[in-house]
Amino acid sequence: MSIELKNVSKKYNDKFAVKDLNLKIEDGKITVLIGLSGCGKTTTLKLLNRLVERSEGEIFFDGVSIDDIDKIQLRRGIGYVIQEIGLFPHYNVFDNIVVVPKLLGWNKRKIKEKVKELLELVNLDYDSVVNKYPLELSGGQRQRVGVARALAADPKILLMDEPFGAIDPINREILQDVLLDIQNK
Ligand SMILES: Nc1ncnc2c1ncn2[C@@H]1O[C@H](COP(=O)(O)OP(=O)(O)OP(=O)(O)O)[C@@H](O)[C@H]1O
Repeated sequence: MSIELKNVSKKYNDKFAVKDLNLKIEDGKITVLIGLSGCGKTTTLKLLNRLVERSEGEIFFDGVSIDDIDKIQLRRGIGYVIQEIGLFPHYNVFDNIVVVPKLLGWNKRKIKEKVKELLELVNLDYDSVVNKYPLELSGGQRQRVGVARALAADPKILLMDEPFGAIDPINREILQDVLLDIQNK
């Protein structure tokens, strides 16, 4: 799915967090936003899943204006992975991953197959982790579960906000390779 931002701005209390951003992201591409702390990277991602509403400009998904897409449908079609937080602490791994598929009314067999497929994709052993709670996992394992959850409903778009920032360099590199693998698949 392609994404286009045209002259997009976001102001908080009259101060620009994002100013006049023009960006075209083609279908199937990995695009990376790089910039100094506070330059508006997180805000830009949140503008795309409408956790934040823009002040000016236009955003299109496959040429369709974001205003013409139902907010809930939009969010369900976009995976979102953030640093550290994000998993529900009182849900085990299985229940964390299946939140959206359950909302979408998938049947139990399809859901279980999906969880198996996703955990395999992020190199986690189903039987060892599926009943564990986030606190019982290592940081790297938690981030993998976060990626698996973001991919659970087969989203066309995956937004990642420094998802591996808090992970040691060795695991970070492994996870980056996992992601490229996922992208290829
Ligand atoms: N909810 C908010 N209310 C007011 N100002 C905000 C809010 N969220 C972000 N800002 C401001 O908007 C600007 C951009 O913030 P943003 O989080 O998008 O930056 P970033 O590039 O992701 O930074 P970092 O790399 O440090 O995560 C900053 O000046 C920040 O203080």
